[in-house]
Amino acid sequence: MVSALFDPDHWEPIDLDLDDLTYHRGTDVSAVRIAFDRPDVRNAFRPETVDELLRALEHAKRQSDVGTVLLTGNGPADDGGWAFSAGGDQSVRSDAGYGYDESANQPEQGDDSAGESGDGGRVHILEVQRLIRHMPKPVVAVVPGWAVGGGHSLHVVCDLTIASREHAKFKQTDPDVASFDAGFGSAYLAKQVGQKRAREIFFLGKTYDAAEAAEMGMVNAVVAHDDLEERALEWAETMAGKSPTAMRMLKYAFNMTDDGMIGQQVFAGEATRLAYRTDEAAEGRDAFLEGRDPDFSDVPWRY
Ligand SMILES: CC(C)(COP(=O)(O)OP(=O)(O)OC[C@H]1O[C@@H](n2cnc3c(N)ncnc32)[C@H](O)[C@@H]1OP(=O)(O)O)[C@@H](O)C(=O)NCCC(=O)NCCSC(=O)c1cc(O)c2ccccc2c1O
Repeated sequence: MVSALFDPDHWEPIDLDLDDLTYHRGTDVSAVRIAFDRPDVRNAFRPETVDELLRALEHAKRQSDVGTVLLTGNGPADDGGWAFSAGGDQSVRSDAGYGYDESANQPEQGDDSAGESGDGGRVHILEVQRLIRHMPKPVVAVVPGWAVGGGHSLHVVCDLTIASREHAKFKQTDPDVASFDAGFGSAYLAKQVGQKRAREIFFLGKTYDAAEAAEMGMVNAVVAHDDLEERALEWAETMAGKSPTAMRMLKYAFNMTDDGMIGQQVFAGEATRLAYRTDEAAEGRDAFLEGRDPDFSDVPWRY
């Protein structure tokens, strides 16, 4: 069984040789489902998990017929507990970051698909955050249980969050374990819930249920646990029916005001792609290839 909430009728597996995640593609909806699969440690992520997440997200990004990414956590654990993710696996944390299992095969240097050893410690969950942020399609955090520490930050960086009424719990333990996501996990959180609330979440480390998280503005919908994935799939279907170009431009437009020059660059790249579709762009390219001056005389100066 993949997860108690997983409906095999809606999904087929994608084989990326994953151990810490499961990865599926919708059979009737143009979505993928990426799920943490370490329920017995509340879906905490180790470097191998993060490498796999980077591979799965990059794969999802490149599927031009996939409109939505659902990110979730499989469960329940043997003790009945549910989790989206409890963040970085503290059992492999060293003074250099999070370490690979040295008894297992190490990824080879320069092997982008597998990651790099990072000299004994990595914090590359931040690369996952950036990939989600720049993913040219919506990413939905589907939260069936704990979203804690770096797991909390992941839900913050997703475009939408849908949460289990009964089991979702949100908590920031970073300062308890002497860690700090001083990037997206705190800054975007403050944009979502306001400065006072964001400081409360980090400084007091309280636990919030799904209804409280929704009231604060960091959760979009609270759903009965058993209906969680079905509702997430409905959202994916709704979004799949919309214009891919409009959705991509809107996501990057929402990002842009907070993302500085990088936000401008990402948005501008998509504007360039749109401009490449015009006769004007074709004339510029063709004139160069034919060794002549371009003739833009027919192109109107639009207003
Ligand atoms: C998540 C909990 C609140 C759940 O509590 P609960 O009582 O339901 O369950 P248990 O505590 O009994 O846990 C069951 C089982 O799971 C193990 N486990 C849970 N979380 C982790 C974890 N993060 N790492 C390793 N193992 C974990 C736990 O030990 C139990 O195992 P047993 O063998 O004893 O059965 C509660 O578990 C909890 O508070 N967990 C810790 C949450 C936490 O502090 N996470 C790390 C925050 S820091 C972080 O995530 C982080 C990562 C990065 O890579 C960063 C990079 C750059 C900047 C910042 C980063 C960052 O902050």
